[in-house]
Amino acid sequence: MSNYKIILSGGGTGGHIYPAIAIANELKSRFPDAKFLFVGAKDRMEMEKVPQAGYEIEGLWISGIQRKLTLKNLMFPFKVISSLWKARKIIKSFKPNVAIGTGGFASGPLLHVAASNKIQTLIQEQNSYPGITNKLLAKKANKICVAYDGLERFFPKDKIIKTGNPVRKGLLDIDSKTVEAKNFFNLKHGKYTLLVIGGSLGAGRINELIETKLDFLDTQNVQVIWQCGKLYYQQYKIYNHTKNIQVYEFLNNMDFAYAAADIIISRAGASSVSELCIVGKPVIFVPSPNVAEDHQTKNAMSIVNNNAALIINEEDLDADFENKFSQLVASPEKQKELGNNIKSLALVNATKQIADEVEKLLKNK
Ligand SMILES: CC(=O)N[C@H]1[C@@H](OP(=O)(O)OP(=O)(O)OC[C@H]2O[C@@H](n3ccc(=O)[nH]c3=O)[C@H](O)[C@@H]2O)O[C@H](CO)[C@@H](O)[C@@H]1O
Repeated sequence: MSNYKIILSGGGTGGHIYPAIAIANELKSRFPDAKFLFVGAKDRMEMEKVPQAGYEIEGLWISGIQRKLTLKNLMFPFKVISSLWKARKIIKSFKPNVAIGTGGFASGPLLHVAASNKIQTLIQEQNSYPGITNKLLAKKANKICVAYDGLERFFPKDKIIKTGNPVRKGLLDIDSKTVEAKNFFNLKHGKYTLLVIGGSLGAGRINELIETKLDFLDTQNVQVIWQCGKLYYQQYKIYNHTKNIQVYEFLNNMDFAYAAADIIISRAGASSVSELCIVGKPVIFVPSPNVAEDHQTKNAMSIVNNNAALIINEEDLDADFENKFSQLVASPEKQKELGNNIKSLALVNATKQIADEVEKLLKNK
């Protein structure tokens, strides 16, 4: 039998959505007759990105809980009840053989209901410090695929499999795409290209930095692809096409963006870090300090400690950025060293290994 029904849930940010899409794509290539359904949170970016990737999605009325007393928080119990009810309805009518959760609020009710109905479940945790949803789901899940060591502190040890983070297929062979990518972005061949990415939502502090360093970057003779995020686009689009700068709210072709780049400045979300290892180019990480347990700094340090990338913390940007950046641009040797070292840390088979584990669950092994 290969006409399996597979349900996937993960979202809120790209960091939970793209792993789910990568897993679905791999399973689709193995089981072309399988049926797929995604479940996300209404109004979040998965409702747009998942259909763009060619899959159906249903939305639950759910969001996270905040630390302060707000109207949104008071609604939280009602949202949980509503989303559990809808998740039950979806599971009953779709009748999946397996449920896969990649973190984010919607995967909580969906995977909880699936496990309660004795459906095999697999969760995938991208970070070295797990999100609350996966922590809650771990007890009932059949398998937990992780990307870092030490997660037995949070999850049952016998369920953990270290696979790395799933990465979309198109990002695996960017070396062959450089010329096509530079043409795609209308970039000058032979001129240095800086790619700035602020994670799937954009990063306010990185945007401020780039805005104040536009003249400096001009003196460095670089052309810039700057992904500022949907929230910030109205503020920064005035710089589009000034001083060799291109401003984007979101890059839909990350393979071309990575392929065109010579140097990359990035947040250190888990999927970004996994992708940057595969890409193998010199990176300056600016981790977000606003995430649980400062996990982006931990993600970045796992690379920096291997002499495989540079890091500048937000509070040091004003003092250190110009020096570190100009030294890196001036040293092809350093760029090569960082590029080679980061590439050696890549876990390129993650998606395949996770799909192998899903296959075992489907065949009930
Ligand atoms: C602020 C915040 O809460 N960040 C978290 C969020 O980050 P975030 O959602 O930014 O996630 P990641 O950095 O892990 O992944 C971003 C994904 O979006 C893609 N992308 C990004 C920009 C763009 O223009 N186009 C595009 O396609 C990247 O290629 C990548 O696949 O989830 C991660 C994974 O759980 C966490 O590690 C991060 O700490």
